[in-house]
Amino acid sequence: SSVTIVCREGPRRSVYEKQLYGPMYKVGMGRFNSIALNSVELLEELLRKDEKFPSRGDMSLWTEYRDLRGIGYGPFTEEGEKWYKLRTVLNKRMMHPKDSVQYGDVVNEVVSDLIKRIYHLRRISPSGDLVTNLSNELYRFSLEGISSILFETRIGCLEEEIPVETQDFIDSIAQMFSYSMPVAMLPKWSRNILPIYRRYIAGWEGIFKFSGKLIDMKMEAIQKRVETDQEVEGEYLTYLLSNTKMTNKEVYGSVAELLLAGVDTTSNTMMWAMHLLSRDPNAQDTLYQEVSHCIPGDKIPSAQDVNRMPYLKAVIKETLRMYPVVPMNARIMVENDIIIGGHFFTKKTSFTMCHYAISQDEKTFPEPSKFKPERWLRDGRVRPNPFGSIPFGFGVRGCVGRRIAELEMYLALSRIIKLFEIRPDPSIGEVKALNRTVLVADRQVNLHFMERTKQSCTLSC
Ligand code: HEM
Repeated sequence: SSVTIVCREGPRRSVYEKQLYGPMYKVGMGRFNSIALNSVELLEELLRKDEKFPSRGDMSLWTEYRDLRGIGYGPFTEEGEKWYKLRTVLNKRMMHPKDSVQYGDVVNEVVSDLIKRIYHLRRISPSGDLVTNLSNELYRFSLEGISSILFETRIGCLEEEIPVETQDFIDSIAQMFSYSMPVAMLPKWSRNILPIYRRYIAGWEGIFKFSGKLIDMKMEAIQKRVETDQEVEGEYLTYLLSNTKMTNKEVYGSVAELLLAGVDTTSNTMMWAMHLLSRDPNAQDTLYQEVSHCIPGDKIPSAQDVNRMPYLKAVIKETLRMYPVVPMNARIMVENDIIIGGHFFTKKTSFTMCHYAISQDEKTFPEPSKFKPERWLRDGRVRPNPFGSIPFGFGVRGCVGRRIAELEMYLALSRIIKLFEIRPDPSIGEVKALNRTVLVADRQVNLHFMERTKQSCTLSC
């Protein structure tokens, strides 16, 4: 058979695997076995056969803690009919492009703080224009952005001194993620002996303590307004708490998962976009021209303005093609046996989708290692196969935060490019991608932010 057994590692590995084994092969790590699908055709075939309630597979690592504490499941951990009902509620005010418009002002406030912070960091750098460890700064930006939407309150990630409770929360997220891998690998009997499991659980405790407190505060505020017959208005959390039948327990579960999914993904994509732009002055200038043409003077771009900036959108699309921040994803057929690529697979078979390798395929994307945002412009050219790059996943189980993530990235990037010309820091050498569930840089990325002199745009306005 064409099915071969191999082990998996970093993102480029899947490119070599395809050369060695073809587009379909078996991958394995311990008791986790899966069928890797590594061509756009097989990917499309699988996703077109998505079940009514698609599943990515075993989430027991996350559900165990929720069961232990009686916390509800969120969009990541819930399955089947219950998951579907939950998504129906969560999708509202999130999934439609026009939904994201209502978060424009909230996001812009956070972008303003990011820009202040960039000015501050440049000022204190030896050259007067360098921002070091960009990923860390963008992490703070993304956490502040998603928190301000979900909790409807600012948590101070972009302040010079991060508030103690917020810092504990940031540390708890890091702790939960860093201990989740060893916890998944080690046998259950070791949990009482080794400190690893305790630390993993402590991470979750910190996450839910912080988010629970903010949710409770919002609940109290809503209650007060209801008691005094005042209208209850707000953004996402108010909607969940007051316009849906969700219990507080369910809201705790969902908000924490939305938050965890929305931080590293958005921040790393922004980091890769800025890294790519810094190395491509022509693309950066095209973007600058577009932004200055659409956003004259000191005007702050709004969510609606973004629709007049196709190149900005293309920059993010191309970034996510070259660095799909979720480089691999999975599906498990829960209900039925399935035939893929002419092979028969029984139900419960796990499939790994090799997005990174697929979006580097030169048949779909000529010159795949070149940063070419123009491939995505709708100016009459033939558009690539839509399954060639699907960074937000597919179908009903696709990313719920896509519109918010895009809004955050568009609003931040357009303003940054308008103010600064970004240039690489040659001293860091060649930046490579590492697969840590999300694609991260293999080193600290620094960039020079050269303040632009006020000049008129050369585009015919
Ligand atoms: C650049 C940013 C982002 C990228 C590339 C991204 C990508 C993805 C991908 C590939 C999936 C899996 C989809 C599938 O299996 O078909 C996913 C799921 C998910 N994402 Fe995102 N994401 C991003 C930002 C966000 C944000 C900001 C949020 C929160 C508001 C979020 C919340 C979620 C949730 C909750 C799921 C699970 C959905 C479910 O299982 O029903 N993501 N995302």
